[in-house]
Amino acid sequence: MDSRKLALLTDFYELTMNQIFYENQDHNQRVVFDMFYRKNPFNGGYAVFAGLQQLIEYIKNLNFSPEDIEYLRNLNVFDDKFLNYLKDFKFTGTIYAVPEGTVVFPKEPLIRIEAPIIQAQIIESAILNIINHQTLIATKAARVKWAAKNDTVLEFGLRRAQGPDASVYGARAAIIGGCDGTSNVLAGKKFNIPVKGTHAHSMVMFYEDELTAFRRFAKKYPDSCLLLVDTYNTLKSGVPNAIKVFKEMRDANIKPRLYGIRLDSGDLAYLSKEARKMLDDAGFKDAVISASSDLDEYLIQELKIQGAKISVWGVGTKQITAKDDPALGGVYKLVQIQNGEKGIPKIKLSNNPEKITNPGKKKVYRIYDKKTNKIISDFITLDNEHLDENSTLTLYDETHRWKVKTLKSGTYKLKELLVPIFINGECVYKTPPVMEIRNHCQRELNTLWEEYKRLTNPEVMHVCLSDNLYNLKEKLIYESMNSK
Ligand SMILES: Nc1ncnc2c1ncn2[C@@H]1O[C@H](COP(=O)(O)OP(=O)(O)OP(=O)(O)O)[C@@H](O)[C@H]1O
Ligand SMILES: O=P(O)(O)OC[C@H]1O[C@H](OP(=O)(O)OP(=O)(O)O)[C@H](O)[C@@H]1O
Ligand SMILES: O=C(O)c1cccnc1
Repeated sequence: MDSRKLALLTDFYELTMNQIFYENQDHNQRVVFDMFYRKNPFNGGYAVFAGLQQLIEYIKNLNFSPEDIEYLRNLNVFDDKFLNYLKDFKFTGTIYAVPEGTVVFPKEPLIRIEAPIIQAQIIESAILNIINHQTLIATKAARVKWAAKNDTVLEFGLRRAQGPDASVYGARAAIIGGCDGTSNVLAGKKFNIPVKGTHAHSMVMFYEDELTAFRRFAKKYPDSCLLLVDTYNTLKSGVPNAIKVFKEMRDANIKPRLYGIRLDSGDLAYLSKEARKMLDDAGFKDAVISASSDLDEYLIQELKIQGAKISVWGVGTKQITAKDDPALGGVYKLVQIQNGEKGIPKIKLSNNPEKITNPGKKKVYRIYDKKTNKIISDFITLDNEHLDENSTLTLYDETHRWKVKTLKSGTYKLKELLVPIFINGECVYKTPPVMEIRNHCQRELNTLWEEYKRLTNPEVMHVCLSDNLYNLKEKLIYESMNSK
């Protein structure tokens, strides 16, 4: 449990708005917000939702310390009444969210918050910070693992992540997305995830020669012995010296569990093929060839096409920083104001139709083909609607209403995506261990056809609106355009 106090991890405007809500006695007005994103990262066909556990910890610890209050007082913006109110602040609302590791798509609510406006507003910035980061890295890792197929992928990004938090939570997200282990020891301890590694060039350079360094490493770590062979000359000294050490181990009857080499520069396809031949000829057919050096999903796919003989991939900078698409654009939008039992749905208009929000308190159904267990579509309804697998379901494309798909009863299965996390301030959700979330993610990815997972121009998953939601949206757009 992370007990960091992050109450001030909020944008200043959340507090200035909240002071107004408080002063006008509006602060207890219940509202509903949705968190969602509009475009899949990396031009991909999906995202992997991650970060919920850190969001839960943030909400549980959400209170202002006396020092926080003093700091705010010294800004000379907040009055005593509001600051006194903040002293006893805690979250009493209800949150529904998608479980971590779930495959998700643009525009569907991933988190639904129902709370007094003052609470719902203050948590916006932290929710987006936490979820945008981890969801982005988990998605990147899922793509990398997809490209690597059945190979092992190790997360090596610590030294290039944007600071300690991004490295630790990034490693967590990378494991959720499919990485098999991380070099980040703090992440290993915090989340009980496998820590793995080889050795650096410095060790080879430190000893009088490469062979001595390899011998020392092999002697100490015979169970996991990947020797870095590119410090001087990969094929002329690195691989021959590694083979020499493996022969010495064989002669001494030492049977390593995992042994082999790591390539870290040069033409990884060519070098891996040559090294494979040399290892095989020396009788080390089960020696592993691992590689690192600016890898990402595209290069791994490319190296496989080139016939590279690599089965363990160390992936650092490009994954931990999501280098080709460094921010997920998740947003947090007000969708309803409660008026007693009745909800007043709210919509945000925009000249850009993509940015018009889906109004009202909603839920999301995932529709699976009963035979294949693959996702057919996601379906957003108003909260008071109920779908039934035993009736015919008609799916309309939101922008092209003529694109219709009819699902006969009995041919599809339904699952609600949003599950309760907090009910009236009480946490009702127990996060599974990270390795279980990773398994869940693998099962989730299996519910997607390959067409949605390919790296370029993937199929677009349909996220449909129920008729009631569609009609409400049209009505509100029409009313807003005519009144403002
Ligand atoms: N067969 C290949 N096909 C495509 N790209 C490759 C192949 N082999 C290596 N690369 C990539 O080419 C780039 C250059 O590799 P190279 O090892 O020559 O330089 P480097 O990594 O900067 O070297 P160093 O780590 O010693 O500084 C790296 O991004 C590497 O991942
Ligand atoms: O390339 P990445 O995907 O970020 O993987 C991590 C890199 O970190 C290490 O070397 P470092 O980058 O410190 O030095 P090097 O580039 O000289 O090998 C390692 O040898 C990898 O090359
Ligand atoms: O263990 C490794 O091989 C490793 C760890 C961090 C970065 N590069 C490589």
